[in-house]
This record gives sequence, C-alpha cells and structure tokens, in this order.
Amino acid sequence: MPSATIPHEAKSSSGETIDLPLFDISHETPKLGKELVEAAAKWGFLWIAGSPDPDNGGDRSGYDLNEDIVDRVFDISRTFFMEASAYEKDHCKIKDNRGFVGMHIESLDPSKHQRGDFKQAFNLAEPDPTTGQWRQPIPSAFQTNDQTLQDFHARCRSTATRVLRLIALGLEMEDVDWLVRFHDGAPQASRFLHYPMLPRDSDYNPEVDIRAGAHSDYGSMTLLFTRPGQPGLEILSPDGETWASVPVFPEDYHSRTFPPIVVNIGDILSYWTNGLLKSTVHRVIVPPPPLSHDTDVPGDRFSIAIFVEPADDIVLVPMPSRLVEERTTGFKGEAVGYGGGVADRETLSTLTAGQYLKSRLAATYGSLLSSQK
Ligand SMILES: O=C(O)CCC(=O)C(=O)O
Ligand SMILES: [Fe+2]
Repeated sequence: MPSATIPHEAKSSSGETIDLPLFDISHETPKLGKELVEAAAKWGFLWIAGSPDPDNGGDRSGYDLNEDIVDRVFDISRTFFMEASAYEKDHCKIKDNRGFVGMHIESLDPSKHQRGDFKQAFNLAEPDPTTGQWRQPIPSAFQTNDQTLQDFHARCRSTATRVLRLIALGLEMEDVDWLVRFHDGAPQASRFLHYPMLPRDSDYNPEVDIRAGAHSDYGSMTLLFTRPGQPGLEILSPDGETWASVPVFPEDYHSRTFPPIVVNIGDILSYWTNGLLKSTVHRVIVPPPPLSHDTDVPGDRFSIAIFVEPADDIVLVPMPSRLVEERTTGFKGEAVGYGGGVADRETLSTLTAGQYLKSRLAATYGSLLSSQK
C-alpha cells in the first residue's frame, strides 16, 4: 500500500509550543459545531474543557468528566504499572489488541526507529454494556476498581457522543446522530500509557529513540488525558515542516491541576470526510530538561488515550454532508494518515473500518501479532 508523505525531515520543535483552539462543549449549538469542525480541519487537534470555569458560573451539569474521576483513574493506572508483578503483566499481555504491552514492544514509526517505543501500555476495551463484564483478562489493580473504570468508560463515551454530534452539526448534516449511530455497539478502547522516567545511566538517545514514534491515530478520534508537569506531545504543523509541542495547559486556563482533554481526529474520520478533517501526525518525545519536573533526569509521563472507533463492518464511503461531497473531486488517490499499514483512498473504499484497523495494528505490532495467530 502506498504511504503518506514521510515527515522525517521535519525540524524539531526547538521549544515552540502551540496554543490549540479550546472549546467548552457543555452546550451544543450549530455555531460551536462549525468552530469545532474548522479547528479539526485546520489542526486535526483541539482541546475541550473537562470542567467548568468557576468564573463562568461553575455549572457542572454539562460535563461528563471531572478532576476527581480522572485523578482516580490515573491512580489506578499508576498502581498497575508500578506495582503489578512481571507474572501478572505477562498473564494479561496483549492479545487481539487488548492487554499489556511491554517496553519496546510497540513501534509506531518503525521506519525511523530501530528500537521500539520507550513506553508500556495497557489496552482496555469497554465492558460489555449488557453484562458489565470485561472482554479480556484484567489485572488486580483494575479488578479492585471495577466500578470506577466502568464509570470512566461510560463518561468518555458520553463525551465522545457530544463531540460526534458537534462534528455532524458543523458538517451541516441533517441527521445529527448519523455519526453516533455508526459508533453504537463498537467497544471504545482505553489505553493507559506509561513512559518511564529515564534513569541517569539510560542509553536513550534522542537522535534515534522516541517515547512514541510519529503516527496518526487509526480510528475516528481520540480523547487524550494528560497530567500536569508531564509534557512531551508534539504535532506536525499543518505545513508539514516543524514539530510543535502541545503544552499540558492552554495559556490562561482556569485550572492548573486538571488539564483540558486533547481531542484528535483519526484516519477513519479523515477518510470519511474526504480529507476535510485532518488526521494529524503526532509523537511523544522526552521533553527537554527544564520542562521535565524539577529534576535533571526526565520524569515519568502518564497519559490515557480513548480510541473512539466505528463498528468493524462499516464500509468507509464518504459521509452524507454537502461539505464532504464538495471535496469529492479534489480528494483522489491521496494517502490518509501516516505510519505502517496506511492506505490511499482507492484502497480504503474497498475496506471496512475493521479491516483498516487490522492493517494498521499488524504493522505496529509486527511479529507480535502474527506470532499470536
Ligand atoms: O501519550 C500521549 O500523549 C499520546 C499517545 C498517542 O498518541 C497514542 O497512543 O496514540
Ligand atoms: Fe496517537
């Protein structure tokens, strides 16, 4: 399959940060939908406020997530990564894209990095909505916090639904729930990530190593939760020339303890909109020393990504929106996304969402997936 333009020559951010557009999605209006779609078309990345600004009345009813819930879920993640035994991690290791992924196992940009990413992860699929049962073996740190994790998944789904409705509004679709319906019944995956602190004697070499290699996300969109004092996310600027770092907090944000949620568009939504919404290439680096805690060694980074994906059997034909249809002639033969297993438009129109995701995952996990077959 042909692949997208390789941004290997892009210059390092040299400390340049980007102030992404920030949206308060506690109320749904067509104007907000338009603005959100404009941001997704320009950057492919935006922020949504996870909590109300106390100076704006502080009404909590329009928010699904709050600081307390997100802190609790990060605590569970930390407990798992820091305390689970090697035996336990092995017992729930990755199978069918669910479970634990150890250091260097995944390589998001294998063409650039010989060594796999400097991270470990746990992919947790949303529980079965009818039985409430998990769809995979789960470690004890998760078992003992079952309700918190179930609640978190439900709240993330509700947040994703708000964003999908706003996108439909912004795309002037008559049926505001068109996109939401295609996501019904498809389990969202949450991915807990831990980029360990680099010890003083670490052989990490920023010239050739990376925490998460350059890639675009595979599904419809991603909700990303990050922690104060743990930067490192970079996005490729729209000109494709430079990496810009995404700060944890927007300038003048009302909170310094609960960062807004990063939302980014994935390949499938980009394809579905004839490339109108951008599936932007991003990566995670070890931040330069002054930014990484107050120590002289780069500290841990924890993040949680929620991958919002359509049902596997969806055929990826462009969605019914005037704005999308207008782009039909201008969007031909281009590759969508960046990284192993990407496809151009011609190929994608013959695939279902599930087949596309499979092709991307096979390239990311390389021999690991094939050895499980
Ligand atoms: O950890 C992060 O900030 C980003 C992770 C990411 O991009 C991914 O897992 O797709
Ligand atoms: Fe990503």
